[in-house]
Amino acid sequence: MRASLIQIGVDDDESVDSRRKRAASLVSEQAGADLVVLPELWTTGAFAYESFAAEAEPLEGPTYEAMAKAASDAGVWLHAGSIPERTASDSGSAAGDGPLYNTSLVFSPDGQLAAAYRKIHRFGFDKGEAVLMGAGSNLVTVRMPGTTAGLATCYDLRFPELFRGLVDAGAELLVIPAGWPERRRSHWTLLAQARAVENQAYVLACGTAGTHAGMPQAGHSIVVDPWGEVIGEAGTGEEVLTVEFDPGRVATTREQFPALKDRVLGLDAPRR
Ligand SMILES: NC(=O)CCC(=O)C(=O)O
Repeated sequence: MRASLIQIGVDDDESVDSRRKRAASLVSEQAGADLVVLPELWTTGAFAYESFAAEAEPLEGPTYEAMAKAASDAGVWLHAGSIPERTASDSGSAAGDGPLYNTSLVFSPDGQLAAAYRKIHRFGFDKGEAVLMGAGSNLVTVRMPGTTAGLATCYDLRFPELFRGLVDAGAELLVIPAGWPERRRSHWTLLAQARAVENQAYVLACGTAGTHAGMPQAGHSIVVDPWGEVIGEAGTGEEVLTVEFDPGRVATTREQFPALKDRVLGLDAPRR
C-alpha cells in the first residue's frame, strides 16, 4: 500500500479559497497512491477560532466538492482531513444555523463519500474548539481494499480508549489528521508511536506546516508500523510524505506477539 500524507502549510496570509485550490491540486498529483491524507481543519487552521463560524460549510459544501473531484481525478482513497461543518438548526427550520462540528471526510476513488467522522474530543478545555464546536459521539471505520481504517482527529490522539474501540471494530490503520502545535511536538511523536504499539496497528498522522493564529505548527507528519517503528516522518515545512507498507503486517504482528488477546476487561474498582 502506498500512502501520501499532504502536510499542507496553513498560514494566515493565504485565503481559504486559494488553499482549497492548492490542496485539490496536490491531491490530484498523487495518482498512483492508494491512500492520500490531508490534515485537520486545513481550510481555516485548527487554532483560527475566529474563522470557524465565518468559514464553516455544510457537509456537501465547497471543500467536499473540491475533494470529491480531486479523489476521482487521482483515482485514490482520500482522507480529506476535516472541515468546520455547519449543520442545519436543531429545530430544522432554518438550514445552516445549527451547531458546528469538526468533521472529517473520506472519499473513495470514484469520488463518493465513504465516511464522515465528527471529532469526539474537542480541544481547548473551556475555550476555543471546545466551546465553538459540538462533540461527535460515533466511532467510524472505513473498509478499504485489503484493510480497514479507523478515524480519529488531533486531540483524540490523547485518548487511548477511543483507539481500542476502533481496533475492536476491526481497524488496522489509524488515520489521524491534526493541527498539532510545535510547542507539544514531543507529545505528538510519542503518542503516535504509543497508539501504534498498544494497538498493533499502523498509525498515519498528518499535521500542518506554517503558522496560523500565532501558533507555529509542528509538521512532522508521521507513519508508524504495528511494531512501533517510524517508517516515515516529515520535516516542519510543507511537504508530501509518501510511504509504502504492507497492511498484512498487522495480522502477523498480532499473531506473533498476541498482546491484544491478553486484555482483561471489566476490572473491579479499588476497595476502600
Ligand atoms: N487541534 C487540536 O486538537 C490540538 C491538540 C493539541 O494541541 C494537543 O493535544 O496538545
